[in-house]
Amino acid sequence: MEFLDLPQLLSAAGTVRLPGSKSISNRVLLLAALADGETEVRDLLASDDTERMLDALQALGIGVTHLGGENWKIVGCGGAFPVKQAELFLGNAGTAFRPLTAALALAGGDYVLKGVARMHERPIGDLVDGLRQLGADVSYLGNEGYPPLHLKPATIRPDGVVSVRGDVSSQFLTGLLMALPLTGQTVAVDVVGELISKPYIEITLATMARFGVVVERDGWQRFTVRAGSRYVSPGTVYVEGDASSASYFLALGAIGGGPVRVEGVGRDSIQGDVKFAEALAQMGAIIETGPNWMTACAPQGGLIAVDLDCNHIPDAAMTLATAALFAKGTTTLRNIASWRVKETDRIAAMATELRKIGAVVEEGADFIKITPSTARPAAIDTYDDHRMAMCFSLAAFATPLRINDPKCVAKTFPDYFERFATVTRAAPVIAIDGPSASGKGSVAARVAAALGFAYLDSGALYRLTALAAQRAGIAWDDEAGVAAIAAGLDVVFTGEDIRLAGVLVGDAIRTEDISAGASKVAALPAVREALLFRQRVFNTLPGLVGDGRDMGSVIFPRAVLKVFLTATAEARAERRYKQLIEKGFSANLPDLLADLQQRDARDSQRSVAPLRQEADARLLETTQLTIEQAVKQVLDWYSEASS
Ligand SMILES: Nc1ncnc2c1ncn2[C@@H]1O[C@H](COP(=O)(O)OP(=O)(O)O)[C@@H](O)[C@H]1O
Ligand SMILES: Nc1ccn([C@@H]2O[C@H](COP(=O)(O)OP(=O)(O)O)[C@@H](O)[C@H]2O)c(=O)n1
Repeated sequence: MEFLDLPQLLSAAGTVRLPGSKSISNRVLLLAALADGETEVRDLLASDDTERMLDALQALGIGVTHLGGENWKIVGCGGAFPVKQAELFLGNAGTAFRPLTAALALAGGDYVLKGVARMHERPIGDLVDGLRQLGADVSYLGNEGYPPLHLKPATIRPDGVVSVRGDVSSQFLTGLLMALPLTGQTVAVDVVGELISKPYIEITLATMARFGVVVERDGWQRFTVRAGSRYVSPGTVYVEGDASSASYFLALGAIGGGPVRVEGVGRDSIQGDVKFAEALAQMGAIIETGPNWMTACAPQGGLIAVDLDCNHIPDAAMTLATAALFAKGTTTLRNIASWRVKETDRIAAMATELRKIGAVVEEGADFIKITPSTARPAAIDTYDDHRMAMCFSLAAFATPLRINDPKCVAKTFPDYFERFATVTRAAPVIAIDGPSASGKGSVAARVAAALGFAYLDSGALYRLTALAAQRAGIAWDDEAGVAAIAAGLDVVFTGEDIRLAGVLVGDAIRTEDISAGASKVAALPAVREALLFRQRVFNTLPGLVGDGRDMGSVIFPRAVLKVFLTATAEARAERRYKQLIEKGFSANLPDLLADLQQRDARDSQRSVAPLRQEADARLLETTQLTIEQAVKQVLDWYSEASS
């Protein structure tokens, strides 16, 4: 599985131009397709969900032209799709599946609508019931109440009143409303039960109005579309930035100092999720808004917990769940039952993953309560849910972490993590790589002490792996066996002490035998992979100095400073000799030199993470330098690099 390792974050500031709103994009595409005339759609979101919609429209015979960038031309069909028979695959795109179901059920053709397995677990019965009341012929191809669906031509009953449940997903009402002009009749929709996610209905009504259909409404209870309503292209439509996507960046500003500014949505937005900014303000964040921008800064003294009804911001509220990790007290998010029928059961997923990083979480049918506690690194599963991945990026302010399957963000925000990187600053790393006995450990430990940073002796992990394998009777060339040992290393570093399974092993891992073993197991790709995350979790505040062979190239490629520390083989052998004698070990200089040259060769020639000076690493040749001089040089370079 692919993953992305995030270091602990230090701060956030900057500006992000948001991608187009998913909700608006797919509504605009469908209405442009149903309208009379051509529509130029600008700033359309480029994502999986919109691709599914564009593909479906093309399959239905709609003229779809990419004009370059985020701009598209849609040639409307005036309410009659040219293709009367089709099988459509809509992935996990709820914003494509529901409205297309409604429109196609009333379109007089023969259509099959399918999605991914999760889509077939997301209820659609209430929408189908509503369509059947109009006379539509809709049948379930799998489980009753769920996709896939078969839609057949049917006679639509005139002048009806349709009842639809409003308390499961507002997308059913949205789908019905957008399709009603296709009946040519006056139809009223009565909402049964308390309508959830009302702001999404506002988006629907505003988008329909943009295409010339005004829905009469009686509060949130009854909506009427009059006979003769027809969609007409408004010419050019600009899609607003995505307000749900804005939530991550505003939260970054609120947690990481700020100011973080988002552009593309603001005070004048038609999206309900802009109200997320108010929720964040209740947590203490300093929010400013303009017509199409917003900024967030962290309050002095930090965020405070809130107890909030989130019905009006169901998607953006997920962002509050991870922001709660940084708020004093217990945050309660209520009235979020719809989370359970989204891309995944988001209440359960959120609770499970928050607990992994140490939070105390209580979940109920329609609420979640989060109390922060000491954070610990973990690998976060994302459940093929873009919002899980984006929400948990915030948790990196508490701890380094791994996001599994980060590309699931493509559903709504394909370059989320690139943008995230441009507005966040991570805990700094100084990477010191070089051959054996060049002085990496001595220099790295002193630099770390001078800066108050943590120190990672990555070689010790390979030495510990070699020792643990030897003790377990596993040969050093048994890749799978040694990798399993590496993955399960029970090691605790406390100051200078290193304990393996509770036993002090500081000296045991420094013997020449284990040195040779370390360099052998280090050549095995599966072993390096198993030790990757274990090293990256050292990337915490206030900073880290790591020494080894691949600190700058593989483990911490974004290190603020990369140093390649070396000395002649003779000087290094002599240093090692003195070191061993001082420790009371016996040693022989020619043997040491030969050993060291052999190890240099093995480390440099291996296929994975070979020992070499990377293009972006500074060379520090120490044959003629004292340790103090080498330390001073690294500190000077660091202050230069970080200023
Ligand atoms: N610039 C230097 N001049 C002289 N001796 C050094 C220098 N750097 C390190 N040493 C000594 O060399 C030995 C090996 O250094 P160490 O830090 O363990 O190297 P590495 O981590 O690269 O294997 C230690 O005894 C250390 O005190
Ligand atoms: N980042 C690292 C660190 C060590 N190693 C391997 O682990 C062995 C022991 O590392 P070390 O840093 O303790 O070795 P010395 O430089 O102290 O001799 C090296 O010979 C390398 O083969 C590695 O491959 N990658």
